[in-house]
Amino acid sequence: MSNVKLAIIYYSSTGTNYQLAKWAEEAAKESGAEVKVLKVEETAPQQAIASNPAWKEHYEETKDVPVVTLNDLEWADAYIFSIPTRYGTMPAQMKNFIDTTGGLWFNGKLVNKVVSGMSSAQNPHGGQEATILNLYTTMMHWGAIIAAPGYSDPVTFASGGNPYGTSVTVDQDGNMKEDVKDGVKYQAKRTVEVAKWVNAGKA
Ligand SMILES: Cc1cc2nc3c(=O)[nH]c(=O)nc-3n(C[C@H](O)[C@H](O)[C@H](O)COP(=O)(O)O)c2cc1C
Repeated sequence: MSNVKLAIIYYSSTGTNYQLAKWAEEAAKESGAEVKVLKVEETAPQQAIASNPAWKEHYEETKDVPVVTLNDLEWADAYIFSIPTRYGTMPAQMKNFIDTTGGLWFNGKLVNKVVSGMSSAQNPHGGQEATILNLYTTMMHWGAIIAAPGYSDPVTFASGGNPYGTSVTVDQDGNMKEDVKDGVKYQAKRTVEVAKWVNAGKA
């Protein structure tokens, strides 16, 4: 049977969710998946990006990361999304991409994709859980299969404790306040594992 194909799709202004995506990539590759790390298109005006040095720096550093396309969604068996909170919900950049998936949805192409979400915020209760739940609402409309980490492994307790998906708090300088690398890696491996089961079932 062919390897699980995983698309890790993220949005990040200042690098946190890019780092989460990279850790997920590392773990998924360890699990034998074929992995693409893909960003959603930046839609903010250049003036806004330039007004925040950390945003500008991250924008320049990740210029070569491919922008996700609808073909990537069709290609992958599973998706991991990583997004910062924006007032308790996903950034407009991610929503903008999701709102281009109507054709795939209409043709049943998103059914049974295995999905999982991660998030970050500046406050410990700043909207991480709500952001992931908002994402999962869309995933339910797709008919996707949500592979949340839950408390299926003790690593969740040591990585922020969010059973919906790994999430982290960042300080004013953009540094992560909790060590969530192991939680991210576990979540990615679990997503790949569930996708393997689904692929085997389909076969
Ligand atoms: C428009 C906007 C709204 C935000 N809303 C919240 C919020 O409601 N709660 C919170 O804790 N952080 C909030 N933040 C902080 C971001 O979530 C934080 O900068 C982000 O998680 C860092 O991730 P990144 O480095 O991947 O961009 C907001 C940031 C922006 C720019």
